[in-house]
Amino acid sequence: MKKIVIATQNKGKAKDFEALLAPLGYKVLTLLDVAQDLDVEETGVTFEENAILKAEAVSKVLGIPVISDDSGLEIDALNGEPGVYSARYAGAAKSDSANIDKVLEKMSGVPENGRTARFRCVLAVAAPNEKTETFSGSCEGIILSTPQGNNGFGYDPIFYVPAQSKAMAELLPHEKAAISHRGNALRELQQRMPKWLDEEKQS
Ligand SMILES: O=P(O)(O)OP(=O)(O)OP(=O)(O)OC[C@H]1O[C@@H](n2cnc3c(O)ncnc32)[C@H](O)[C@@H]1O
Ligand SMILES: [Mg+2]
Repeated sequence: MKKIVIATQNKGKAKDFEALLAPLGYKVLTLLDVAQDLDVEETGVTFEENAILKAEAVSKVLGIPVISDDSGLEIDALNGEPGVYSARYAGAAKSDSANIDKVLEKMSGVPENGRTARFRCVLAVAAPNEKTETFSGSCEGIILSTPQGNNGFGYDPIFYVPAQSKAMAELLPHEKAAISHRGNALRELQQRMPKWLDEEKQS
């Protein structure tokens, strides 16, 4: 089976990538499998910058091609917050439930028609001696006022997807993969697969 390293420490993202890549014949490995202590500081102010930072740093250390994912939630009523700070919105501990509580508190009193939001994902693909490429995807939704569902991770329980009439956390992994920002970015990558990555999977 072909192996691909995703430069992430996030178990929720790892599950999303498994749902997306297992059907294509890839075994997904993450930093949790190959380099537990490799933590890249996210000093960028855009998803693109952070995705490139993570992919290039990890590819350099491991000496192999990797895909990184920088993603987050943009809420219109909060001027795009939490955005690139989504993971650490309620503090460095990166607690999903504390992040959700902070969003719900800031959104209290905002009527349904003002609760529009989107998830964004930028994937960066880096390899030794190759030009790094990025691919992006988004997914539109509405911020719920109470969490719903137990699947997924992060803000999934408060992100209602009108197209599915369900919260993201109520979707099965393959259902999320079909409509998510991460799925859309990966489909963009498949459309414009860098030649060197396509060749890599033969080995
Ligand atoms: O940097 P890595 O190690 O990949 O893991 P991370 O969790 O820090 O990842 P990011 O820096 O890209 O921050 C993304 C945050 O945005 C949120 N997020 C991204 N994709 C999501 C999804 O599919 N569902 C719910 N929340 C998501 C969630 O809070 C993530 O922690
Ligand atoms: Mg991060």
